[in-house]
Amino acid sequence: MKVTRVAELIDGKQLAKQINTKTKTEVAALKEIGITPKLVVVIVGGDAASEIYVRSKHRKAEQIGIISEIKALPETTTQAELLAVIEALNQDDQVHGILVQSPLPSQIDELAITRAIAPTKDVDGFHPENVGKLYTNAQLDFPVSCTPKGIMTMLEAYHVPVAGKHAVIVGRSNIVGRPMAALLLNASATVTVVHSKTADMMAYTRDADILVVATGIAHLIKAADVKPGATVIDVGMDRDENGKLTGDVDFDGVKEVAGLITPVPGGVGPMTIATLMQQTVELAKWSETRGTK
Ligand SMILES: Nc1nc(=O)c2c([nH]1)NC[C@@H]1CN(c3ccc(C(=O)N[C@@H](CCC(=O)O)C(=O)O)cc3)C=[N+]21
Repeated sequence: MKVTRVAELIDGKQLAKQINTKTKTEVAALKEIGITPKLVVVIVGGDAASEIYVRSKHRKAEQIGIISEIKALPETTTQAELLAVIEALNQDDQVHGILVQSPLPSQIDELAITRAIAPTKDVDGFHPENVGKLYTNAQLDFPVSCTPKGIMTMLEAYHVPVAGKHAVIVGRSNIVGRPMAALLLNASATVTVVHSKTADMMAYTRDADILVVATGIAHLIKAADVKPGATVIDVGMDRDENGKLTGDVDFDGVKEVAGLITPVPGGVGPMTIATLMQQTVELAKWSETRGTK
């Protein structure tokens, strides 16, 4: 007899909605004491996907009561010009969070831009100072990359045990894989990071209690690559052959094996945005307690 198992869905959209409601309440309370959180998103050039993301961040911020400003710069912007824009935002006491949307045009050095953003306004958590705090498990207030931070919120909300569990991360990017590894290690998981040069990658994924996939390769992970009952988190934002949004995980196959699974869309994506909003508010609060608004 074939035993059928269907994973429980981790509903990122629903959880994001709950978090956004809470954030909205916090914004209202901050406004009472004269602080209005403000986020500035800088976008360079006209990448179509980026424009969609930036607009959805803007809409969400406005719903929550965060002041959101989009600075759209031309494709031909030089590195010096972008650095000057960032410096002005660093100096602006009204601005709490700065996000420079990636990808950037090729004449601009992304790392130089990341380093130029004041660490206290680095709402993406990409500045090396903030990455260093994350990797040393500093017990301080500092921003963390929103996608992995949102994933930790999901694991907690769904009561997924982390301490002592084997967490396997597929992908080693600065925005997802590496900060995800640090967060899971800080939460006492046993962490394995696999990537494009890993020999026999699926030998590791098959052993994962928690599997986080962030490769940009549509449907890389199949049912046979997943341990029965595992928690599977899909960070992919890929397009299938029909141009439809899909993930790095073969959802229809893997849901028969996993214990918990995130869908795409409606999983990690909305949580990234909810975390971005949450973190903008945190930056506003922290700036107040430092007295360096
Ligand atoms: N400096 C910077 N910070 C970022 O955080 C950043 C960035 N650059 N560049 C691009 C990526 C991508 N990203 C997404 C956020 C939310 C969804 C999202 O909400 N997705 C919806 C669906 C959206 C759709 O239907 O197209 C979902 O998964 O349900 C997707 C992608 C943030 N990024």
